[in-house]
Amino acid sequence: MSFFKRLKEKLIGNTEEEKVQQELENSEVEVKSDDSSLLIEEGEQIKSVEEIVDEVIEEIEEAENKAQSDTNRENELEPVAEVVEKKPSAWSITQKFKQGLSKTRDTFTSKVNDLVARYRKVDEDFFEELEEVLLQADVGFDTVMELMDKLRFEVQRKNIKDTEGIQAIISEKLVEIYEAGEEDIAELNLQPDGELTVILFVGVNGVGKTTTIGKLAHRLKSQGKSVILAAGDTFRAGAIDQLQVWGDRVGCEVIKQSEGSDPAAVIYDAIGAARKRGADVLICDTAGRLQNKVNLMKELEKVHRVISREIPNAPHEVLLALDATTGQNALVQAQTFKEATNVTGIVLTKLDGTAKGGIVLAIRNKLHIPVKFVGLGEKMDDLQPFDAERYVYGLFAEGLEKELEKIDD
Ligand SMILES: Nc1nc2c(ncn2[C@@H]2O[C@H](COP(=O)(O)OP(=O)(O)OP(=O)(O)O)[C@@H](O)[C@H]2O)c(=O)[nH]1
Repeated sequence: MSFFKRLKEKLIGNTEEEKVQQELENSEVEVKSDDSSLLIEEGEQIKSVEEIVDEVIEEIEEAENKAQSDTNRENELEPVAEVVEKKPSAWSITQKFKQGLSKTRDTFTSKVNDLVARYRKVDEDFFEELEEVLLQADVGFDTVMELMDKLRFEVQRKNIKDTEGIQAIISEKLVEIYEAGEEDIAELNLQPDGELTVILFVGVNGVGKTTTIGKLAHRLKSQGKSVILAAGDTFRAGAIDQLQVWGDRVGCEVIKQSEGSDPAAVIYDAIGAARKRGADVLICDTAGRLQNKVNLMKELEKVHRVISREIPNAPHEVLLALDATTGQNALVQAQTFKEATNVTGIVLTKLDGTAKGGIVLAIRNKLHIPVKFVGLGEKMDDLQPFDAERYVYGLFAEGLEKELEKIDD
Protein backbone atom coordinates (compact mmCIF):
# COMPACT_ATOMS: atom_id res chain seq x y z
CA MET A 1 0.00 0.00 0.00
CA SER A 2 1.36 3.44 -0.87
CA PHE A 3 2.43 5.78 1.93
CA PHE A 4 -0.37 8.26 1.20
CA LYS A 5 -3.11 5.63 1.08
CA ARG A 6 -1.89 4.26 4.40
CA LEU A 7 -1.70 7.81 5.77
CA LYS A 8 -5.25 8.60 4.69
CA GLU A 9 -6.57 5.43 6.31
CA LYS A 10 -4.73 6.19 9.52
CA LEU A 11 -5.94 9.79 9.73
CA ILE A 12 -9.56 9.10 8.90
CA GLY A 13 -9.82 5.55 10.17
CA ASN A 14 -10.69 2.66 7.92
CA THR A 15 -13.92 1.37 9.35
CA GLU A 16 -17.16 2.37 7.64
CA GLU A 17 -18.41 3.82 10.94
CA GLU A 18 -15.40 6.11 11.20
CA LYS A 19 -15.74 7.28 7.59
CA VAL A 20 -19.43 8.14 8.12
CA GLN A 21 -18.57 10.00 11.33
CA GLN A 22 -15.92 12.06 9.58
CA GLU A 23 -18.31 12.94 6.75
CA LEU A 24 -20.85 14.01 9.36
CA GLU A 25 -18.29 16.17 11.16
CA ASN A 26 -17.37 17.81 7.84
CA SER A 27 -20.97 18.39 6.85
CA GLU A 28 -21.72 19.98 10.25
CA VAL A 29 -19.00 22.49 9.57
CA GLU A 30 -20.41 23.19 6.11
CA VAL A 31 -23.92 23.79 7.44
CA LYS A 32 -22.57 26.23 10.01
CA SER A 33 -20.71 28.23 7.40
CA ASP A 34 -23.75 28.34 5.10
CA ASP A 35 -25.95 30.58 7.25
CA SER A 36 -29.18 30.21 5.24
CA SER A 37 -31.16 32.10 7.92
CA LEU A 38 -29.84 35.27 6.34
CA LEU A 39 -31.63 34.53 3.09
CA ILE A 40 -35.19 35.67 2.45
CA GLU A 41 -37.31 32.99 0.84
CA GLU A 42 -39.62 33.89 -2.03
CA GLY A 43 -42.98 35.11 -0.69
CA GLU A 44 -41.67 35.56 2.85
CA GLN A 45 -42.91 38.68 4.70
CA ILE A 46 -40.19 41.19 5.56
CA LYS A 47 -40.24 41.66 9.37
CA SER A 48 -40.35 44.99 11.18
CA VAL A 49 -37.31 46.10 13.21
CA GLU A 50 -39.31 45.63 16.48
CA GLU A 51 -40.22 42.06 15.54
CA ILE A 52 -36.59 41.25 14.77
CA VAL A 53 -35.42 42.81 18.09
CA ASP A 54 -38.03 40.76 20.04
CA GLU A 55 -36.91 37.58 18.31
CA VAL A 56 -33.25 38.28 19.05
CA ILE A 57 -34.01 38.96 22.77
CA GLU A 58 -35.95 35.68 22.93
CA GLU A 59 -33.04 33.78 21.36
CA ILE A 60 -30.54 35.33 23.80
CA GLU A 61 -32.74 34.36 26.79
CA GLU A 62 -33.06 30.82 25.48
CA ALA A 63 -29.29 30.55 25.00
CA GLU A 64 -28.66 31.88 28.52
CA ASN A 65 -31.06 29.35 30.05
CA LYS A 66 -29.42 26.56 28.09
CA ALA A 67 -25.91 27.66 29.15
CA GLN A 68 -27.04 27.72 32.80
CA SER A 69 -28.50 24.22 32.62
CA ASP A 70 -25.34 22.97 30.82
CA THR A 71 -23.19 24.39 33.63
CA ASN A 72 -25.39 22.73 36.24
CA ARG A 73 -25.09 19.45 34.38
CA GLU A 74 -21.29 19.82 34.07
CA ASN A 75 -21.02 20.42 37.81
CA GLU A 76 -23.09 17.33 38.45
CA LEU A 77 -20.78 15.31 36.19
CA GLU A 78 -17.67 15.82 38.38
CA PRO A 79 -15.61 13.81 39.17
CA VAL A 80 -14.26 12.86 35.76
CA ALA A 81 -14.30 9.15 36.52
CA GLU A 82 -18.09 9.21 36.33
CA VAL A 83 -18.07 10.35 32.71
CA VAL A 84 -18.82 7.50 30.37
CA GLU A 85 -16.08 7.73 27.75
CA LYS A 86 -17.15 7.67 24.10
CA LYS A 87 -14.44 6.09 22.00
CA PRO A 88 -12.95 8.98 20.01
CA SER A 89 -12.97 8.60 16.25
CA ALA A 90 -9.66 8.34 14.37
CA TRP A 91 -10.43 11.69 12.76
CA SER A 92 -11.00 13.47 16.09
CA ILE A 93 -7.62 12.19 17.35
CA THR A 94 -6.03 13.44 14.12
CA GLN A 95 -7.58 16.86 14.79
CA LYS A 96 -6.02 16.90 18.26
CA PHE A 97 -2.59 16.51 16.68
CA LYS A 98 -3.42 19.23 14.19
CA GLN A 99 -4.46 21.63 16.97
CA GLY A 100 -1.66 20.64 19.32
CA LEU A 101 0.98 21.25 16.67
CA SER A 102 -0.45 24.54 15.45
CA LYS A 103 2.36 26.62 16.98
CA THR A 104 5.00 24.51 15.27
CA ARG A 105 3.02 24.52 12.04
CA ASP A 106 2.59 28.28 12.09
CA THR A 107 6.32 28.91 12.29
CA PHE A 108 7.85 25.90 10.60
CA THR A 109 5.36 25.28 7.80
CA SER A 110 4.99 28.92 6.91
CA LYS A 111 8.76 29.02 6.41
CA VAL A 112 8.63 25.91 4.22
CA ASN A 113 5.73 27.40 2.24
CA ASP A 114 7.66 30.58 1.83
CA LEU A 115 10.63 28.59 0.50
CA VAL A 116 8.43 26.69 -1.93
CA ALA A 117 6.97 29.95 -3.23
CA ARG A 118 10.36 31.63 -3.56
CA TYR A 119 12.24 28.79 -5.24
CA ARG A 120 9.67 26.93 -7.35
CA LYS A 121 12.50 24.69 -8.63
CA VAL A 122 14.30 22.14 -6.45
CA ASP A 123 18.01 22.92 -6.46
CA GLU A 124 20.96 22.92 -4.05
CA ASP A 125 20.15 26.40 -2.67
CA PHE A 126 16.62 25.25 -1.92
CA PHE A 127 17.95 22.21 -0.04
CA GLU A 128 20.33 24.35 1.97
CA GLU A 129 17.61 26.75 3.09
CA LEU A 130 15.30 23.85 3.89
CA GLU A 131 18.04 22.36 6.03
CA GLU A 132 18.22 25.61 8.01
CA VAL A 133 14.45 25.72 8.57
CA LEU A 134 14.44 22.13 9.85
CA LEU A 135 17.33 22.84 12.21
CA GLN A 136 15.46 25.84 13.62
CA ALA A 137 12.47 23.60 14.41
CA ASP A 138 14.76 21.52 16.69
CA VAL A 139 14.58 18.44 14.47
CA GLY A 140 18.24 17.80 15.35
CA PHE A 141 21.35 17.77 13.21
CA ASP A 142 21.59 14.01 12.52
CA THR A 143 17.93 13.69 11.60
CA VAL A 144 18.11 16.70 9.31
CA MET A 145 21.15 15.25 7.52
CA GLU A 146 19.45 11.87 7.14
CA LEU A 147 16.32 13.56 5.84
CA MET A 148 18.24 15.70 3.36
CA ASP A 149 20.00 12.61 1.95
CA LYS A 150 16.70 10.84 1.53
CA LEU A 151 15.10 13.89 -0.09
CA ARG A 152 17.93 14.36 -2.57
CA PHE A 153 17.73 10.68 -3.50
CA GLU A 154 13.94 10.77 -3.93
CA VAL A 155 14.01 13.97 -5.97
CA GLN A 156 16.56 12.41 -8.30
CA ARG A 157 14.80 9.05 -8.50
CA LYS A 158 11.42 10.56 -9.34
CA ASN A 159 12.96 13.32 -11.41
CA ILE A 160 11.11 15.95 -9.39
CA LYS A 161 11.70 19.49 -10.62
CA ASP A 162 9.04 21.57 -8.83
CA THR A 163 9.15 22.44 -5.14
CA GLU A 164 5.36 22.13 -5.02
CA GLY A 165 4.39 18.94 -3.19
CA ILE A 166 7.72 18.76 -1.40
CA GLN A 167 5.89 18.82 1.97
CA ALA A 168 4.32 15.50 1.08
CA ILE A 169 7.70 13.94 0.32
CA ILE A 170 9.23 15.39 3.51
CA SER A 171 6.33 13.89 5.49
CA GLU A 172 6.83 10.47 3.96
CA LYS A 173 10.56 10.52 4.70
CA LEU A 174 10.08 11.79 8.27
CA VAL A 175 7.73 8.91 9.08
CA GLU A 176 10.24 6.52 7.51
CA ILE A 177 13.04 7.91 9.66
CA TYR A 178 10.94 7.89 12.82
CA GLU A 179 9.66 4.35 12.45
CA ALA A 180 12.96 3.00 11.07
CA GLY A 181 11.58 -0.48 10.53
CA GLU A 182 9.94 -0.78 13.94
CA GLU A 183 6.21 -1.06 14.35
CA ASP A 184 3.93 -0.38 17.30
CA ILE A 185 6.70 1.34 19.23
CA ALA A 186 4.19 3.59 20.95
CA GLU A 187 2.27 0.70 22.50
CA LEU A 188 2.40 0.41 26.27
CA ASN A 189 3.76 -2.89 27.52
CA LEU A 190 0.59 -3.91 29.36
CA GLN A 191 0.44 -7.38 30.90
CA PRO A 192 -2.32 -9.88 30.04
CA ASP A 193 -5.60 -9.75 32.02
CA GLY A 194 -5.19 -10.91 35.59
CA GLU A 195 -1.56 -9.77 35.88
CA LEU A 196 -0.40 -6.51 37.40
CA THR A 197 1.39 -4.00 35.14
CA VAL A 198 3.78 -1.66 36.94
CA ILE A 199 4.59 1.70 35.31
CA LEU A 200 7.29 3.86 36.85
CA PHE A 201 7.28 7.59 36.08
CA VAL A 202 10.52 9.55 36.21
CA GLY A 203 11.40 13.13 35.29
CA VAL A 204 12.40 16.44 36.86
CA ASN A 205 9.96 18.65 38.74
CA GLY A 206 7.74 20.97 36.79
CA VAL A 207 7.63 19.04 33.52
CA GLY A 208 4.02 17.99 34.07
CA LYS A 209 4.68 14.53 35.49
CA THR A 210 1.80 14.55 37.99
CA THR A 211 -0.69 15.83 35.44
CA THR A 212 0.46 13.17 33.00
CA ILE A 213 0.07 10.40 35.59
CA GLY A 214 -3.49 11.63 36.20
CA LYS A 215 -4.28 11.73 32.48
CA LEU A 216 -2.80 8.29 31.87
CA ALA A 217 -4.76 6.85 34.80
CA HIS A 218 -7.93 8.33 33.31
CA ARG A 219 -7.09 6.89 29.90
CA LEU A 220 -6.47 3.39 31.27
CA LYS A 221 -9.60 3.55 33.41
CA SER A 222 -11.71 4.48 30.42
CA GLN A 223 -10.31 1.37 28.72
CA GLY A 224 -11.77 -0.66 31.58
CA LYS A 225 -8.58 -1.13 33.63
CA SER A 226 -8.46 -0.71 37.39
CA VAL A 227 -5.61 1.63 38.33
CA ILE A 228 -3.80 2.42 41.58
CA LEU A 229 -1.37 5.31 42.05
CA ALA A 230 1.74 5.27 44.27
CA ALA A 231 2.91 8.61 45.69
CA GLY A 232 6.62 7.89 45.36
CA ASP A 233 7.63 11.56 45.16
CA THR A 234 8.07 12.00 48.88
CA PHE A 235 10.66 14.74 48.37
CA ARG A 236 8.86 17.69 46.73
CA ALA A 237 6.55 19.57 49.09
CA GLY A 238 2.97 19.13 47.99
CA ALA A 239 3.63 16.32 45.50
CA ILE A 240 1.69 13.74 47.54
CA ASP A 241 -1.36 16.03 47.87
CA GLN A 242 -1.23 16.90 44.19
CA LEU A 243 -1.32 13.22 43.25
CA GLN A 244 -4.17 12.67 45.70
CA VAL A 245 -6.17 15.41 43.95
CA TRP A 246 -5.69 13.59 40.65
CA GLY A 247 -6.59 10.28 42.30
CA ASP A 248 -9.86 11.82 43.51
CA ARG A 249 -10.65 13.36 40.13
CA VAL A 250 -10.01 10.19 38.20
CA GLY A 251 -11.36 7.82 40.85
CA CYS A 252 -8.15 5.92 41.71
CA GLU A 253 -6.86 4.90 45.09
CA VAL A 254 -3.56 6.61 46.00
CA ILE A 255 -1.10 4.72 48.22
CA LYS A 256 0.99 7.20 50.20
CA GLN A 257 3.07 7.81 53.31
CA SER A 258 4.20 11.01 54.92
CA GLU A 259 6.52 13.51 53.20
CA GLY A 260 10.19 12.55 53.45
CA SER A 261 9.56 8.81 53.81
CA ASP A 262 11.41 6.24 51.70
CA PRO A 263 9.96 6.12 48.16
CA ALA A 264 10.88 2.44 47.82
CA ALA A 265 8.80 1.68 50.94
CA VAL A 266 5.78 3.54 49.49
CA ILE A 267 6.06 1.60 46.25
CA TYR A 268 6.49 -1.70 48.12
CA ASP A 269 3.24 -0.96 50.01
CA ALA A 270 1.53 0.04 46.77
CA ILE A 271 2.44 -3.27 45.08
CA GLY A 272 0.94 -5.11 48.07
CA ALA A 273 -2.23 -3.02 47.89
CA ALA A 274 -2.52 -3.40 44.10
CA ARG A 275 -2.21 -7.19 44.42
CA LYS A 276 -4.74 -7.35 47.21
CA ARG A 277 -7.29 -5.36 45.20
CA GLY A 278 -6.54 -7.30 42.01
CA ALA A 279 -5.68 -4.05 40.20
CA ASP A 280 -4.57 -4.12 36.55
CA VAL A 281 -2.12 -1.22 36.59
CA LEU A 282 0.01 0.45 39.24
CA ILE A 283 1.45 3.85 38.26
CA CYS A 284 4.31 5.00 40.49
CA ASP A 285 5.39 8.63 40.82
CA THR A 286 9.01 9.31 41.79
CA ALA A 287 10.96 12.38 42.86
CA GLY A 288 12.71 14.29 40.11
CA ARG A 289 15.73 15.93 41.66
CA LEU A 290 18.54 16.15 39.19
CA GLN A 291 20.96 18.26 41.23
CA ASN A 292 22.71 15.18 42.42
CA LYS A 293 22.95 12.44 39.84
CA VAL A 294 24.43 9.91 42.26
CA ASN A 295 21.45 10.28 44.61
CA LEU A 296 19.01 10.07 41.75
CA MET A 297 20.66 6.88 40.52
CA LYS A 298 20.70 5.33 43.98
CA GLU A 299 17.06 6.16 44.58
CA LEU A 300 15.88 4.85 41.23
CA GLU A 301 18.02 1.73 41.53
CA LYS A 302 16.49 0.98 44.92
CA VAL A 303 12.93 1.52 43.65
CA HIS A 304 13.70 -0.69 40.67
CA ARG A 305 15.15 -3.42 42.88
CA VAL A 306 12.12 -3.42 45.19
CA ILE A 307 9.70 -3.66 42.27
CA SER A 308 11.50 -6.45 40.43
CA ARG A 309 12.00 -8.45 43.62
CA GLU A 310 8.22 -8.45 44.05
CA ILE A 311 7.33 -8.92 40.38
CA PRO A 312 9.97 -10.38 38.06
CA ASN A 313 10.21 -8.40 34.77
CA ALA A 314 8.66 -5.36 36.43
CA PRO A 315 8.58 -2.39 36.10
CA HIS A 316 7.06 -3.09 32.70
CA GLU A 317 7.52 0.52 31.64
CA VAL A 318 9.80 3.28 32.88
CA LEU A 319 8.35 6.43 31.37
CA LEU A 320 10.38 9.62 31.35
CA ALA A 321 8.33 12.83 31.30
CA LEU A 322 10.00 15.65 29.36
CA ASP A 323 8.75 19.17 28.76
CA ALA A 324 8.81 19.89 25.00
CA THR A 325 9.05 23.63 25.62
CA THR A 326 12.52 23.21 27.15
CA GLY A 327 13.95 22.17 23.77
CA GLN A 328 17.53 20.94 23.82
CA ASN A 329 17.50 20.95 27.64
CA ALA A 330 15.00 18.10 27.47
CA LEU A 331 17.60 16.09 25.55
CA VAL A 332 20.18 16.66 28.29
CA GLN A 333 17.69 15.54 30.96
CA ALA A 334 16.86 12.46 28.93
CA GLN A 335 20.53 11.56 28.67
CA THR A 336 20.94 11.83 32.47
CA PHE A 337 17.90 9.67 33.21
CA LYS A 338 18.96 7.17 30.59
CA GLU A 339 22.23 6.73 32.46
CA ALA A 340 20.42 6.45 35.81
CA THR A 341 17.74 3.96 34.85
CA ASN A 342 16.40 1.83 32.02
CA VAL A 343 13.97 4.29 30.39
CA THR A 344 11.58 2.41 28.08
CA GLY A 345 9.59 5.32 26.74
CA ILE A 346 9.18 9.07 26.75
CA VAL A 347 6.13 11.17 27.45
CA LEU A 348 6.63 14.54 25.84
CA THR A 349 4.43 17.07 27.63
CA LYS A 350 3.34 20.53 26.43
CA LEU A 351 4.02 19.86 22.75
CA ASP A 352 1.20 22.34 22.13
CA GLY A 353 3.22 25.02 23.91
CA THR A 354 6.23 25.03 21.59
CA ALA A 355 6.92 26.18 18.05
CA LYS A 356 9.80 23.71 17.93
CA GLY A 357 7.86 20.45 17.76
CA GLY A 358 10.70 18.86 15.78
CA ILE A 359 12.13 17.86 19.17
CA VAL A 360 10.16 14.58 18.89
CA LEU A 361 12.40 13.53 16.02
CA ALA A 362 15.59 14.63 17.76
CA ILE A 363 14.71 12.58 20.84
CA ARG A 364 14.01 9.48 18.80
CA ASN A 365 17.17 9.84 16.76
CA LYS A 366 19.57 10.79 19.52
CA LEU A 367 18.34 8.57 22.31
CA HIS A 368 16.70 5.68 20.46
CA ILE A 369 13.88 5.72 22.98
CA PRO A 370 10.35 5.79 21.57
CA VAL A 371 8.05 8.70 22.40
CA LYS A 372 5.04 6.80 23.76
CA PHE A 373 2.73 9.71 24.56
CA VAL A 374 2.52 13.38 23.77
CA GLY A 375 0.73 16.13 25.68
CA LEU A 376 -1.25 18.19 23.20
CA GLY A 377 -3.10 20.45 25.64
CA GLU A 378 -4.35 20.82 29.19
CA LYS A 379 -7.53 18.78 28.83
CA MET A 380 -7.85 15.27 30.20
CA ASP A 381 -7.93 13.60 26.79
CA ASP A 382 -5.12 15.73 25.37
CA LEU A 383 -2.60 13.05 26.30
CA GLN A 384 -2.40 10.89 23.19
CA PRO A 385 -0.26 7.93 22.14
CA PHE A 386 2.39 9.28 19.82
CA ASP A 387 1.68 8.51 16.19
CA ALA A 388 4.24 9.41 13.53
CA GLU A 389 1.66 9.76 10.75
CA ARG A 390 -0.62 12.05 12.74
CA TYR A 391 2.43 13.98 13.85
CA VAL A 392 3.57 14.74 10.28
CA TYR A 393 -0.02 15.62 9.42
CA GLY A 394 0.09 18.10 12.32
CA LEU A 395 3.24 19.59 10.77
CA PHE A 396 2.03 19.83 7.18
CA ALA A 397 -1.76 19.63 7.40
CA GLU A 398 -2.59 21.94 4.49
CA GLY A 399 0.07 20.58 2.13
CA LEU A 400 -0.91 16.99 2.92
CA GLU A 401 -4.63 17.58 2.56
CA LYS A 402 -4.09 18.49 -1.10
CA GLU A 403 -2.10 15.29 -1.61
CA LEU A 404 -4.66 13.12 0.18
CA GLU A 405 -7.55 14.50 -1.86
CA LYS A 406 -5.94 12.94 -4.93
CA ILE A 407 -6.20 9.47 -3.39
CA ASP A 408 -9.27 7.34 -4.15
CA ASP A 409 -10.93 5.58 -1.25
N1 LIG B 1 -0.52 23.06 27.58
C1 LIG B 1 -0.16 21.97 28.27
N2 LIG B 1 0.01 22.05 29.60
C2 LIG B 1 0.37 20.94 30.27
C3 LIG B 1 0.58 19.70 29.62
N3 LIG B 1 0.96 18.78 30.56
C4 LIG B 1 0.98 19.44 31.75
N4 LIG B 1 0.64 20.73 31.58
C5 LIG B 1 0.55 21.80 32.60
O1 LIG B 1 1.84 22.00 33.17
C6 LIG B 1 1.70 22.44 34.50
C7 LIG B 1 2.64 21.65 35.40
O2 LIG B 1 2.19 20.34 35.48
P1 LIG B 1 2.25 19.48 36.83
O3 LIG B 1 1.81 18.12 36.54
O4 LIG B 1 1.50 20.22 37.87
O5 LIG B 1 3.77 19.47 37.09
P2 LIG B 1 4.49 19.91 38.41
O6 LIG B 1 3.66 19.62 39.59
O7 LIG B 1 4.92 21.33 38.25
O8 LIG B 1 5.75 19.03 38.47
P3 LIG B 1 5.89 17.48 38.32
O9 LIG B 1 4.62 16.83 38.69
O10 LIG B 1 7.02 17.17 39.23
O11 LIG B 1 6.26 17.33 36.88
C8 LIG B 1 0.23 22.30 34.84
O12 LIG B 1 -0.38 23.57 34.78
C9 LIG B 1 -0.31 21.41 33.75
O13 LIG B 1 -1.67 21.65 33.47
C10 LIG B 1 0.40 19.64 28.18
O14 LIG B 1 0.58 18.63 27.51
N5 LIG B 1 0.03 20.83 27.57
